[in-house]
Amino acid sequence: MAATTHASSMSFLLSHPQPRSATPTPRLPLRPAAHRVRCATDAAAAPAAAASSTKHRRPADENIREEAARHPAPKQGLSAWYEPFPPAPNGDPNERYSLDEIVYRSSSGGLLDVRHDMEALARFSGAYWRDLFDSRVGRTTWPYGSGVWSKKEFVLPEIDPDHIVSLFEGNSNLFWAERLGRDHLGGMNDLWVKHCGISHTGSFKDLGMTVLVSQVNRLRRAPLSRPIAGVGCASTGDTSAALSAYCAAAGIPAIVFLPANRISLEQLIQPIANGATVLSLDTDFDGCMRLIREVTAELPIYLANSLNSLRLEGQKTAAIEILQQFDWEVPDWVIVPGGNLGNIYAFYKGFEMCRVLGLVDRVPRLVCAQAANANPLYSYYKSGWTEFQPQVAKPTFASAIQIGDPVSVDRAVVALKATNGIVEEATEEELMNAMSLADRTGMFACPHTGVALAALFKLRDQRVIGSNERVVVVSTAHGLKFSQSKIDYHDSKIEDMACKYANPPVSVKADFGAVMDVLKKRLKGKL
Ligand SMILES: Cc1ncc(COP(=O)(O)O)c(C=O)c1O
Ligand SMILES: N[C@@H](CCOP(=O)(O)O)C(=O)O
Repeated sequence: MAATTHASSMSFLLSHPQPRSATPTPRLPLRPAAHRVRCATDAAAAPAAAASSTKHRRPADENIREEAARHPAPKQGLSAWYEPFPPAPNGDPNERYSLDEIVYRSSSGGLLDVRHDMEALARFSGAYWRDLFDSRVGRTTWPYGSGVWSKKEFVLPEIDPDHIVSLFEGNSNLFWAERLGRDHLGGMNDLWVKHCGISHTGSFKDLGMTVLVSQVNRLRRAPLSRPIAGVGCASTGDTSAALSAYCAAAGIPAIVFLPANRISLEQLIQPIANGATVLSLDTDFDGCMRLIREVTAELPIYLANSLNSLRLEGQKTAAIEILQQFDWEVPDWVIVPGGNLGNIYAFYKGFEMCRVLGLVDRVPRLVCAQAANANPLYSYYKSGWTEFQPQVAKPTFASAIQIGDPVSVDRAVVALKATNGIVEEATEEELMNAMSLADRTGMFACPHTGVALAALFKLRDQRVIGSNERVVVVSTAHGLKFSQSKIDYHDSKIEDMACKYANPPVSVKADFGAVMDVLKKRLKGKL
């Protein structure tokens, strides 16, 4: 198809944003057809173009980064910076920091948040952003093949694509939990599980880490050339896995502080395999967190925990992706397991940004689900948000959320208050049963997803959530990272737990008669 024919097509609009205002703006010159943002309508409308697509392939000796560099996106005047969170009532209203500064706390010691120039973003309509993001799904164009970077304008609008460190994360499955909803949750027909853990390192942390490590990469490279010796985090096992993988991909040293004997074997081997410096410390996660903060204040090691608000910019794209997967319809509820509490805020931020910019017209109600053994937010919520008490979190099968002093508690409160949200908790038995029941319906959930599912069971029992409401449960990690907990459960080895859905293997003699006996017993009434 000739380039001129495209001038009035959707792909032209997508490549060269049309401001919302009625004022005519000068048109930017068209790029060659193969290099414009391609969208589904191109392929459907132009089989001839599809047939000749090999003509547009990049030269054989060029990689996708180099191809992207040859065709820079048009400048849109978008920008982002750090601001205190929440804005301090008596603080400097002009306090803000460039994203190129190394700063994790405001001048008053509070949290920071990445703020976007919303006015600049709002020059484009909600429909424009929806179409642009939709046009990038399922492609390999650098860096938009990533579910995070396909929303680059909402994430780090100014970063050079060549500085991005991406493993094409995101674009995770939104799974229709048909049987679980219908058979076990009172006929729910619109229950979904967002499988954020079916990803590169097996948890949602990839979404934030691509952003953080990309920014570090930018800082380390010319012209900024900042002397960052490495990137460090405290972790319950998932942040460390993501940090190690992204740093390894970029050739940046990673340093991880892990609470000894409190993470799964699979999580422990991840940073080891990726070549990170792994410190196994005789303390809990909160102790590791205190230490990494002291160390990063002393050494040129960049802090990768979600205290660093850059991480949340990537994590918020999971919310945008959910809206996109529902063709921009808003679910009624989203249930998120909470530990250090950055993710619940990231979800809110993603939804709210889409509402403010007109991609959708409302936000869902959020539920933060905690393990009863590590429930500082739940206790705070139950106190009517009057008294926050950090605690020493007790061991839980949901080991990645064994956190007693969450750094993002204030962010979580903002997210929950703004969405008429709820905090629920789940005992060890409740979370393990919920996880195991979900597995019986075709999933292979992790215990943290079990916490979120247990919260859903409770809210359905209380009739807070109705059977026809559209609910998304966020699955935060891959179940394979937590197989020991499943082994213990199915072995009925857990003290004081009935392990209702245990399904141990049957040891049987390799003999036809013996095998038949077992099967007849098992399939009684069904043969
Ligand atoms: C698997 C898993 N689920 C949930 C969470 C909770 O996320 P957040 O710390 O952002 O609340 C974490 C980490 O804390 C995690 O690793
Ligand atoms: N579950 C996390 C705990 C740290 O959370 P972060 O989001 O602040 O990095 C982990 O896997 O380490």
